[in-house]
Amino acid sequence: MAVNPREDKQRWRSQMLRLRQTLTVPERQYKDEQICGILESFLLSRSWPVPHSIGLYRSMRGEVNLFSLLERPSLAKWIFAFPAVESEENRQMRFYRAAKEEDFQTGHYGIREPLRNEQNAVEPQNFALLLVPGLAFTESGVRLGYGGGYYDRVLAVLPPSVLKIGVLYAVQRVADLPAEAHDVRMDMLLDENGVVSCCMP
Ligand SMILES: Nc1nc2c(c(=O)[nH]1)N(C=O)[C@@H](CNc1ccc(C(=O)N[C@@H](CCC(=O)O)C(=O)O)cc1)CN2
Ligand SMILES: Nc1ncnc2c1ncn2[C@@H]1O[C@H](COP(=O)(O)OP(=O)(O)OP(=O)(O)O)[C@@H](O)[C@H]1O
Repeated sequence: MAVNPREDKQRWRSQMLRLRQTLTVPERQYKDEQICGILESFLLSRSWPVPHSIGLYRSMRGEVNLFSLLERPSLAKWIFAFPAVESEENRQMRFYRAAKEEDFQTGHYGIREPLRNEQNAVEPQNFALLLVPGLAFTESGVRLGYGGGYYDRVLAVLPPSVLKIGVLYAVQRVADLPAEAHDVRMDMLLDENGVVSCCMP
């Protein structure tokens, strides 16, 4: 019998949330440092379109924490932008530039969000790359989020020039996920073992 992808996604979400929580805090912190190091080397190994801006996120519910990237002197010329939920009703988020803890406040869903200052707004179309959190990813780049569709809406309007990188711990890699027509695939995946291109089957 065909399974409804929505219900199937709900089952996957609770399973993958539980699986991620099996990593202890020290295990996660260790992996976060590894992942930040891999990302730093990756950023330094390529030439990127100007401005050097990157869409990041503040981690929640045990997501990979990339915040220490902002302190790396080698990345001083990069602009870091973070999502803020603009409308829970329309599931819209916007990105704002932020550089230090004081540039954030606790916002929707208890997430640390950048202060909304119009001068600091960055359009995702201008990112060199967007780092996308998720609950699970497949090697072909299919992503499972929390079900809000916030990232899906941003991903839908990105030009191909913006590199989309799914960020995960290796335990979040799965062979298959239920996908819907609106799901946009990642170009690459980043975890504690490295950064790899997604194969397009
Ligand atoms: N770090 C981080 N920031 C992010 C996201 C993310 O995935 N990670 N988002 C990417 O989307 C947005 C927030 N998305 C969220 C979507 C749903 C829920 C949530 O708690 N959902 C409830 C169900 C509520 C409902 O259906 O209305 C739940 O899971 O219990 C939280 C955050 C913006 N910021
Ligand atoms: N580009 C889009 N435009 C309008 N609605 C969309 C778009 N993409 C997804 N949606 C809607 O958003 C809802 C949630 O989608 P989905 O279950 O794929 O979320 P998700 O990827 O897990 O969540 P998130 O992106 O917030 O992490 C669905 O009802 C879907 O129809």
